[in-house]
Amino acid sequence: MANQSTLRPALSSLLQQYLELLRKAPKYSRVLLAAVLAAAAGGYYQKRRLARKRAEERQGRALIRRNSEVKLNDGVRVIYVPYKTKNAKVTIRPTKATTFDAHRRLFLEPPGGRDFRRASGSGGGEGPPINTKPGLNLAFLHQLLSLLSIMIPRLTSKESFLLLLHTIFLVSRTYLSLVVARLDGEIVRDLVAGNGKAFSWGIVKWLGVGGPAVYCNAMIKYLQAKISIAFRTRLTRYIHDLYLNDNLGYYKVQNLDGGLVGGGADQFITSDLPLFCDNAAALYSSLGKPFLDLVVFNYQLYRALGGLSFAGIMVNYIGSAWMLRKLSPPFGKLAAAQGRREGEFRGLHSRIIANAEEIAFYGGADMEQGFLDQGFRELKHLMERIYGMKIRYNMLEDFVLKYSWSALGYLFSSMPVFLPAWGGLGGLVELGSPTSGGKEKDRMRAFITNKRLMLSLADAGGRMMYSIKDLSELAGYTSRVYSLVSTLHRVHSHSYSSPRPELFSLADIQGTLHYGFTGIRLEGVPIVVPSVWPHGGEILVDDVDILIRPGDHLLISGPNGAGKTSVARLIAGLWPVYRGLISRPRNVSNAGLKEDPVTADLGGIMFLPQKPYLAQGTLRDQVIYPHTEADMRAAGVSDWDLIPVLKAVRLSYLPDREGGWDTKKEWKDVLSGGEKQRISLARVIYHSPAFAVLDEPTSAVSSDVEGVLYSVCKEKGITLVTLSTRASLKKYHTFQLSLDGEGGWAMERIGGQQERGEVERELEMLRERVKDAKAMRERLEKVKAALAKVWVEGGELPDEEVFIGTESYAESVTPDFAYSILSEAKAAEVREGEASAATQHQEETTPESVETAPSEMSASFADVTKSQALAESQGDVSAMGESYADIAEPASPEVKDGESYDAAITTEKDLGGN
Ligand SMILES: Nc1ncnc2c1ncn2[C@@H]1O[C@H](COP(=O)(O)OP(=O)(O)OP(=O)(O)O)[C@@H](O)[C@H]1O
Repeated sequence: MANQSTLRPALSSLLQQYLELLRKAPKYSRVLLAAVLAAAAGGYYQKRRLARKRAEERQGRALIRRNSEVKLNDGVRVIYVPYKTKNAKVTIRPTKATTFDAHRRLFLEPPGGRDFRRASGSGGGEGPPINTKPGLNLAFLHQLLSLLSIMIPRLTSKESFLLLLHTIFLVSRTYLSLVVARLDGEIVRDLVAGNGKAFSWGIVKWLGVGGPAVYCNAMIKYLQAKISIAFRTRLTRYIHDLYLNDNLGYYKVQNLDGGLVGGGADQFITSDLPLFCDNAAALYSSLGKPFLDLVVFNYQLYRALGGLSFAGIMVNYIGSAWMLRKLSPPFGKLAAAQGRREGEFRGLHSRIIANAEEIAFYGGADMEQGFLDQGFRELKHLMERIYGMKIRYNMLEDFVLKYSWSALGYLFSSMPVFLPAWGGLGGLVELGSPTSGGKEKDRMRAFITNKRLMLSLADAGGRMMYSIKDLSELAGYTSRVYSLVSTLHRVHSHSYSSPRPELFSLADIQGTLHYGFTGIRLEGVPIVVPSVWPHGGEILVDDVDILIRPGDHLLISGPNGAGKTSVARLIAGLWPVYRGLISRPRNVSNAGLKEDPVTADLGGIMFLPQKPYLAQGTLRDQVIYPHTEADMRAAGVSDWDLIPVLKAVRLSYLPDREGGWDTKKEWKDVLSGGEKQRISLARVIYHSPAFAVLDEPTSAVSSDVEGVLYSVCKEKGITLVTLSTRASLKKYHTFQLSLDGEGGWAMERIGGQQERGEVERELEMLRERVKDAKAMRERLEKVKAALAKVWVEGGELPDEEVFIGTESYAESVTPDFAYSILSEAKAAEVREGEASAATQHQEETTPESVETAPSEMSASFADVTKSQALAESQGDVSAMGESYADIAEPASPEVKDGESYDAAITTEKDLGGN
């Protein structure tokens, strides 16, 4: 402290002396000093650079991390990006939950929103933002300020610094414009006066001003672009944090909220957002600079031309602004409408890209082209309308701003000459000039200076007027971006309220999704297909009760559209739980990986959607999705460990075929349907979650691989929930939830009391039906013999006794009757064979065997249905999906006895011929 107190006065007196010296020093020596200092700083920097380069050459270039990412506990990501000879460290901080909370009010409670909701009957509290027409109004101001609070979060943020720098350059340019205007006047005066020396010095000064002016202009443009990028970065990160988080905003915004009109979120984020940022950044310079110019130049003109001219200029300004504002088309509304149409047109193209193969198979190019043409036609009409309106407006604007303003400018500049008493400083000069020659020179100088000021003023005023249009367009983009952010906020905070909500609407959610259960449980949960807010959803299945404990493998079956996937959507939290209770585990990861943050995040449940999804990235990324390579390494897994995973799904050839784990391709086009499905299953094996919900996981996989996959998953300790229409998958599960497609459901243990009872009932029925099989077989023999005689030309008539029971002998000997007898006899024979097989199976199937080896038990169940087994071997999915009732149906004669069936067909044909 003592040192400081003695040092401080000494230092400050030294500084004082130095500044005094500097003040006294002539101008040129100050410039020289500045140049010397700049040269010294430059030289030092250059020396350091060369030294570093030489050291690098000596030691060899240091190892550079090409692309690495570190995830910190609080969600902060640190990325090292190679930059020149170093690694630049980029830190990306997620938006804090408290920031979202603080902003929610701005985006969900706009001014007037409460009144609007009251009027529309949607109640108070938080709700959807009002649908204000985009334009220059209070709502625009609120929207812009709300977005600015995201774009410039603090006074000390980088964006504030950029804006400050930008302001300094804008002020410098205005100052330089003033200098240029004066210099212009002086040069012309010296030229008219024939003063060569002063004229030459004027030219030198002119060139001297040119350097800084050029630098200023370039910096203004550069900083404007930097500000736009900085705004975009802030907004994009903020939106991404709201869009892609555990609340599943990306799913709900499209499927439940429906608040984004005109294009999906992609259009808003990739197209409207940059336009908004560009316009917002440009607005600062297009409004700020002319405003500053107006103030400074007006003051100068007021001094030079007097109060009358100044008043005239003001009236001119206000009048022009009023007229242009009145006659200006609604550019804001038009910009928003154009953004919407662009979004819809882009959406049509995205659909074609996403479904190119399917469209190609159907040859649907014409149909798609029709949609595209219509989409483009609508966009074109709107653009033509906008440009049509712009032509008229531009003509008016040009005439007012260029011609009428310059005419008035001449008038005002002439004031000191014709009305010197009203002409300000110029008038005084006019009145005081002694000689007529001097008077003309001064007039010339003053006129040139004033003209330049007027031109600059007109330019500034023009830019202000043009910025009315820019401002209107900005209002359009602002409303689009604001509606995106407010929709995301609404989804994020689930802000749906209404005094009289529709049944099963988003404001009528009374169920609970509970985390922290050792299993999956649904209690009294109706399966409701939600509608987009504010409409109510439709009930699909009545209150369902399910309990899945670890190790209880569940098959959810039912016809298409019965609601199988909907059950998964409810468990995954994609759809709201309108009533009842859903419990699921929290952070349960399986023994497969030491630490798996992904399955832990998912609450220990991994969902495999029906349509395999292949991510962008390397082959490795496909297997470990949604892990990144860094996650995989952090979990202690190497590429070698992935080989057994691929082997389990019979894809071990892939790394060699595709050129290694790091190969990047458009995998959705490269892999076959079955390969895609097996990659999905590889993900389950890799992550080994405690529970896996698989939606039609093996529909494109051969049945041998299917069995292996299920046993590998079970070995890994994964409890499986399969959603499928295929009854053949029953053998891998312990429970079955059957949805009947009409709102009903039944839960049963596979091989349990109920199912055994059903099989016994069916066997009894079969026994009844095959009782008379022996008699029928004898009758068949007789009929065969009798018919053999009939078909021989000139042969005997069959014995009458063969056709006992028919109305008349003659009538009975018809092809139809003969064939029916034949078929019935064959069917009886078939049924007899089936009944004996079923009996044999029932003897094998005991409750113990079911409990100890469910898969074997179910396999033998599958044998019961011989027709079913045959259908399976032929890949007949629909036959496989049939229920046990099928075993009561007679198998096709072709199956049981191909020869006799052929014979029967031949007979029928022949009889028909006769
Ligand atoms: N987002 C949605 N909006 C409206 N209806 C939907 C939505 N998603 C599903 N549905 C409807 O809900 C019903 C059940 O769909 P779900 O996908 O659960 O059927 P599924 O039993 O899995 O059928 P599949 O066997 O064909 O896969 C279907 O009628 C479907 O049209």
